[in-house]
Amino acid sequence: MIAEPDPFAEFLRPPLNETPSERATRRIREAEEKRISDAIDEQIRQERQILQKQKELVKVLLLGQSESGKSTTLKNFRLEYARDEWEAEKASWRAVIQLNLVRSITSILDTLQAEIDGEPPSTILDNDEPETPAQPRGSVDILSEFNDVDSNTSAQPALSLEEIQRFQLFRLKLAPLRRVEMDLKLRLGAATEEVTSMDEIPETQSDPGTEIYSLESPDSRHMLRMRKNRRRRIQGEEMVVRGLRWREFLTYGRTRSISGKTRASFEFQESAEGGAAEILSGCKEDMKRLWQDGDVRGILKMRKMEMENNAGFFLNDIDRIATLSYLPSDDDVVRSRLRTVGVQEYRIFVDTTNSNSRGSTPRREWVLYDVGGSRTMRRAWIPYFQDVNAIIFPISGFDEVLLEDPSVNRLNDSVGLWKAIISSRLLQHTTMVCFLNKCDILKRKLRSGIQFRNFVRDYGSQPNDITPIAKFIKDRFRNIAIKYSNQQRTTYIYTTSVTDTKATATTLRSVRDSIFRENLASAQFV
Ligand SMILES: Nc1nc2c(ncn2[C@@H]2O[C@H](COP(=O)(O)OP(=O)(O)OP(=O)(O)O)[C@@H](O)[C@H]2O)c(=O)[nH]1
Ligand SMILES: [Mg+2]
Repeated sequence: MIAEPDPFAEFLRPPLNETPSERATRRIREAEEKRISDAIDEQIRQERQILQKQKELVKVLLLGQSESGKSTTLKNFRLEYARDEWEAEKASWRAVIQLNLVRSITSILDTLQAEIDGEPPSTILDNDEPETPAQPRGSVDILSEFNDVDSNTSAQPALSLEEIQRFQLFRLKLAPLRRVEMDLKLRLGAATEEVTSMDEIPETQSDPGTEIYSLESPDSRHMLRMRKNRRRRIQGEEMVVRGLRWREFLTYGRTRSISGKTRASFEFQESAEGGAAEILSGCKEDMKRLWQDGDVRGILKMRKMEMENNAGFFLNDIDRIATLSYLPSDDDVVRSRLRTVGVQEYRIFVDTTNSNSRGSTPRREWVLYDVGGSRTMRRAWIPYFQDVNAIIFPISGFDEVLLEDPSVNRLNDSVGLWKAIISSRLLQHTTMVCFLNKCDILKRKLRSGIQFRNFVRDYGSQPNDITPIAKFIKDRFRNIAIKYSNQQRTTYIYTTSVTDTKATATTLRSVRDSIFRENLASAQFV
């Protein structure tokens, strides 16, 4: 039986009287049409793939005030989930650690000079002073819980002639470290300078919490302006980062792919780093003598210079660091301090579950944004709120003030920020994780006799121990989350010391599981 011709095929059939030249033209036209059609198909396929990938990408923002531990948390993530990159970059942290050590030494020398000159200690926090009822300027004491500290001065015993001579000799012998400090700062750029109250650009009279809150206006023109400004601002900040060449330097350390003038400049700076190592090794014994000197310790104590609690504390590691062959350990990199300027993006691949016995686990790409936490940088955060799956928010320092505004207690500032972030409509579906961080320092301070109740009015007569204090702070942050969330959500709050990488690895696994659980359950991931 002869099959009926398909009407559609009939319709497409070339005319029977087609000439050879018409056939040739038709075939060229058909080939071109097919090429265009294939290109469109490929474009659609690629767009689908990108969309799929974006859906699968887990976006995590690290937010919080400066020095709360955001970058240190990020380092823990990279240590766990981007080991190769971490190893490749590790040696590049040597300059940062050298600078951290040198700065501790020069700040001790400056303190000694202040003592010799008879300058009164600038701020002394009295452990047992009654609380001050005054509301600190510019703070966000939404629940009126956290007080600022009182300050006063105490009489200083006069230095003996022998002490003055000994301290002057330290200054003389360790003078070459000033040059090292200058060279390393030049090399690493703006991130090596902490923002102080002198650098703060007054933006608004509002507090940091309402600043973020008000930027989240429902006015779409405002949002559009924000997005436009975002590009400008971020580009500007990236230029700062590029200006300081920190991340480029890490890349250079890894790939050596930078060419021309920049390469020459890095090579010059690498030799400067070698110079720093030589000077440090030459000053090693004097640095150790200075740090071990009982009178020096006495003056530091009297002036409440708690070196051990400071960021980038390496004074107990002089023997190891002040050598020509020094290479940083994982622990050194985690403990080092380099301020984040602008917003930095890192990509890692995270196992969706703990490794099984065969070691093969499916992985998901995460993008982590690490932001600068000082007050002038907080406006740059908002554009990153869009589509973010989780926020990790470290807090620290109940008895300390902001470097950029010494009238604001750090815990008070964190409360304001937390409230603003929790209330954000853009973040209403975001998984919230809060780290009560630097618990090691908190424990040390409580052991040294600092009274929590002197800083936190509501704490009353409860014991001055880590367990009830941690519970108290966690409850406060959890209650704020319940009170200010736009819809019901679970908030994850952990006590952490993120410089302890082993304990933090366990916490991060739990955080990972919560983020996967919450976001896999949401429509976005199914
Ligand atoms: N002892 C102790 N030190 C910590 C802890 N977490 C962070 N640090 C140290 O505190 C310093 C500041 O931490 P960062 O992670 O740089 O702070 P940040 O939040 O990124 O600060 P910005 O970049 O200025 O916003 C670093 O030297 C860290 O090593 C902790 O749990 N315990
Ligand atoms: Mg940082």
